[in-house]
Amino acid sequence: MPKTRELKGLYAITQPHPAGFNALMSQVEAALAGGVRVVQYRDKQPGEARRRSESAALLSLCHQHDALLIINDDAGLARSIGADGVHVGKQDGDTVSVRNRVGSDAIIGVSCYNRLPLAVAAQKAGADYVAFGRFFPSLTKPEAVQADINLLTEAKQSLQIPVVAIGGITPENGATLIRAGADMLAVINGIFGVPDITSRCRHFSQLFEISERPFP
Ligand SMILES: Cc1ncc(COP(=O)(O)OP(=O)(O)O)c(N)n1
Ligand SMILES: Cc1ncsc1CCOP(=O)(O)O
Ligand SMILES: [Mg+2]
Repeated sequence: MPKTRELKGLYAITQPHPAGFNALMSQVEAALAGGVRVVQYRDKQPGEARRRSESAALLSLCHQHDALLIINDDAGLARSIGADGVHVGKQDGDTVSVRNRVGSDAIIGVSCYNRLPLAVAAQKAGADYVAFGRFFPSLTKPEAVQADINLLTEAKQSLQIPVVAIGGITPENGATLIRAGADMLAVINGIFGVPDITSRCRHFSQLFEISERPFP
């Protein structure tokens, strides 16, 4: 099955764990047990060899759970470990160059902030999904530009590729984003900042099941 067919559901984005990488692996395992479908390795700290070994370990863990691993920012790292894909923003290179680096099978996700024209261009250039947000105040990236929820509905009407929502998402506000058109919810603090990660992810995952039920 093409990897892009799997781009739906809960998308967990990692952050470095203060207790070290083993603690992060345990957190990701708990998230996968709760139904996470896609994991993104997001680590902006220096250390090429460390980032390579950590992302390779996460790739193996994700595949044990039939989930995908996407690498943030770094197409070279994604390619070198054979990750499922890469996520790029406005500072991480244009989509065509990234495609040339990662090859035709890899997933490319592109940040489009609050701008639909960026998403239309990204789709045309070969992106496999686009991301909008932040939609709510974010503890992880408070400076991120704010997007209006209606943008998700407009995006679903204009695009053929999946649409991801990001920024301050919780189980309480996530359903609104899915109803507006989000195919995936990308979450950092709402997953990795809580004590019971598996329960939290189950709660998030149920939002997608509810939205798929036919209207009674
Ligand atoms: C799924 C997803 N959406 C958006 C982002 C943000 O990407 P970017 O704008 O490049 O910012 P950084 O994450 O690199 O700080 C993302 N990483 N993932
Ligand atoms: C990377 C990024 N880009 C826009 S908001 C954000 C952070 C999302 O993290 P959180 O789910 O903790 O708000
Ligand atoms: Mg980036």
